[in-house]
Amino acid sequence: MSGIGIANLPNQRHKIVNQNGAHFTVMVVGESGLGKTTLINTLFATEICAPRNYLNRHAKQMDKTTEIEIIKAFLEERDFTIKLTVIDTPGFGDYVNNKDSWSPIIDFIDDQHESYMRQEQQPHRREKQDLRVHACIYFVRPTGHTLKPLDVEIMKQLGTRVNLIPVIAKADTMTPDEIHNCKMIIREVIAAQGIRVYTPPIDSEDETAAEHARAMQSVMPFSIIGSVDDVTTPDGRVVKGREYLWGVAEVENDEHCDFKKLRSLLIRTYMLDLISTTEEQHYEAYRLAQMETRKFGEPKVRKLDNPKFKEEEEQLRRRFTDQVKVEEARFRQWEQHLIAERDRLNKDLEHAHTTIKSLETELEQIAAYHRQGASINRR
Ligand SMILES: Nc1nc2c(ncn2[C@@H]2O[C@H](COP(=O)(O)OP(=O)(O)OP(=O)(O)O)[C@@H](O)[C@H]2O)c(=O)[nH]1
Repeated sequence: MSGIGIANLPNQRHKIVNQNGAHFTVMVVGESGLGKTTLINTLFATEICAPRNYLNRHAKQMDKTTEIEIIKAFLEERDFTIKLTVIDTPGFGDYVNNKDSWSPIIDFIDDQHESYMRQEQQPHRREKQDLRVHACIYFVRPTGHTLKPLDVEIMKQLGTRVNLIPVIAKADTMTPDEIHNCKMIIREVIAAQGIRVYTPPIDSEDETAAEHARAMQSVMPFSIIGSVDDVTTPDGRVVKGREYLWGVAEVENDEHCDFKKLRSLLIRTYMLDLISTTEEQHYEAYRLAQMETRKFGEPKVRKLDNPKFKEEEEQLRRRFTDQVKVEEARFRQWEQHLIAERDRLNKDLEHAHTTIKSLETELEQIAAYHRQGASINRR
């Protein structure tokens, strides 16, 4: 039999993806100022075709990203075209309540699964809008220290929902040894905390592919340098990179960072795997979880109806009532104190009044006495 069978699965997937005009969606997440937008621009500048009729821009503005932004482009690779969507998310880490700054990102991912599931339940489902995130690049600050609790928390949440790909941002700010140590530390934390990250599958049938997958796994988390600037190296090559007094940090140089490997993983070697694992694992997990908690076609539990939020709301209400009671008691005490003070002052006033009165009487008596004395003298 030709054309059917497990061995042809990758080719078949390739065909299905091609015929359906595949969508591939990448999301960038991480603390503010780590170079998420720059990485998107670098990917666009080094590989991705300029958008055709798409509404969106080629190069993103470098201002601080304050809301989730969706950038679209076409990616042409040999005989197939991919509609690429990149989702830039606001950096978090500079808010008082950091939880609020990243929950919209999680909600966005869930909402895309939800929207796709709802469309699948419709009678007409040929033209589905699909923004399910196939790869989520998570930026880690290049400190060389262990991951922050906030990173761990977010990565845990992301790892159960999407193919999570951690990267070390701004690799040009570290020496090769520091990068190596940083990778070891991150790998240890990921393992110890049970964070689910994407790992390229090892193909047992194809040794070259397996070797490639192992090589990819061994460099993860990828170290990244982002830049859209053309700079000249000391040996006269013009490259995308960042210029320093000591030389040039090159984006596409494997000795300097893993940008090329990341790009290859995303838009060459493992794109189909990222798409199919999203469909088969993450979307399926979402669908199953939702099917277990509600009837077919029933809308998603709104946040406010969600028992967890109800409980939070109830707690908040109780805290508010307690606070009001405390304030009221404080006010009553203060009122009592004021009344006592007023009474005391009134008494003082009365006392002063009586003293004045008696002094006045005394004065009048003295005056009368003097007048009497004067009239006797005149006589
Ligand atoms: N040294 C170095 N600087 C970088 C790199 N990538 C970006 N930057 C610089 O870091 C600053 C912030 O970059 P952005 O791309 O705006 O960062 P962001 O993560 O999108 O920031 P938010 O939108 O606030 O979340 C800019 O000045 C960039 O030029 C890098 O690889 N190395």
